[in-house]
Amino acid sequence: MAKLNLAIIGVGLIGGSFGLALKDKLGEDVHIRGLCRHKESMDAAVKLGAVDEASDDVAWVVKDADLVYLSTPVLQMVPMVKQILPHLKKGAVITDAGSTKKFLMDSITPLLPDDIYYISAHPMTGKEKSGVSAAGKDLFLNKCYVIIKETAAPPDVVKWFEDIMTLTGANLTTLPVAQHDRCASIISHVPHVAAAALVTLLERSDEDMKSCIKLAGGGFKDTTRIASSNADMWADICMTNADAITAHLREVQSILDDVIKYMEAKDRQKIHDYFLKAKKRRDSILDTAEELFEI
Ligand SMILES: NC(=O)C1=CN([C@@H]2O[C@H](COP(=O)(O)OP(=O)(O)OC[C@H]3O[C@@H](n4cnc5c(N)ncnc54)[C@H](O)[C@@H]3O)[C@@H](O)[C@H]2O)C=CC1
Ligand SMILES: O=C(O)C(=O)Cc1ccc(O)cc1
Repeated sequence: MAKLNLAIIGVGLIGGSFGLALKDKLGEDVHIRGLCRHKESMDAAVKLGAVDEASDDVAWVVKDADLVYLSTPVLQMVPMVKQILPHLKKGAVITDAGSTKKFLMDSITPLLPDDIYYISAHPMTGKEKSGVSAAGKDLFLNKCYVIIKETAAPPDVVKWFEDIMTLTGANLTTLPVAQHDRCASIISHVPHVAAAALVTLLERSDEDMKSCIKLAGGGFKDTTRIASSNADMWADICMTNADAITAHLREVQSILDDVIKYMEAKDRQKIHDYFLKAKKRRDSILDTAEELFEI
């Protein structure tokens, strides 16, 4: 592979981890410029080795880039594409790590000239911490990285892109954009909304919060870890995949309504079946895909 010029727009957890992973594999064969808004973030990104150089000058960061990696919150991405387009060289590829895909694809595709390619993708890995200080070169290792089927990029460009993404150690997979958003809603977006609801219950109930927290065992910690995630990022995800997320939340609401009814009717068998069915399903998922639960 010829020397790669990479531009990372938003050098936080995901952008920083992508930079670290590529630097680790390619060394001097990759040159990475990062766009950061503040001097402290520029210094941190360079010091941690996530980028070779950092700046707040959009044109300078992207002008030589073969690949532009967008890793800001989702709603910042479309304005960012508008800003970078006039400065990109012919043949440059834009990708994004955003957690929702159809909104981005529908918004970005019509903006592009014929000689700039967009390949939409989503790393299914991360954590509740944000910022470059939480980044690591192994974040993508053995994790799923979805590449969205719909792209106007020619096959040789897609192959070049996939070769680069493979360097992260991720398992590449493809999905149509609409299916991606529905699946991501079930497996990631709704669990984040639900985790926040469990924490909100602590505030809403009349009980003394401190007395409740004293009792917290592993269960509360396990089910609410992701409620510590970045609010900015999750607000954007909910704004850009609202149809799927609201439909699935209504489904959760109806599941919970059923459980409430079983309890009000003192129907122990139905309650038992509810837990048993869920246990069997989760155990069988664990048996077939244990590594998927190691985020
Ligand atoms: N955190 C996670 O677990 C995952 C996040 N994603 C997606 O990746 C993207 C990035 O998420 P994280 O890295 O977790 O967030 P982060 O908060 O760690 O990093 C985002 C970075 O973008 C910068 N930024 C924001 N707006 C900017 C702008 N207008 N110009 C320049 N820089 C800007 C922020 O200062 C920050 O450094 C989001 O779109 C998110 O949906 C995807 C998979 C997992
Ligand atoms: O922290 C966790 O367990 C996550 O679920 C991380 C995550 C957050 C957002 C994504 O789009 C993908 C993965």
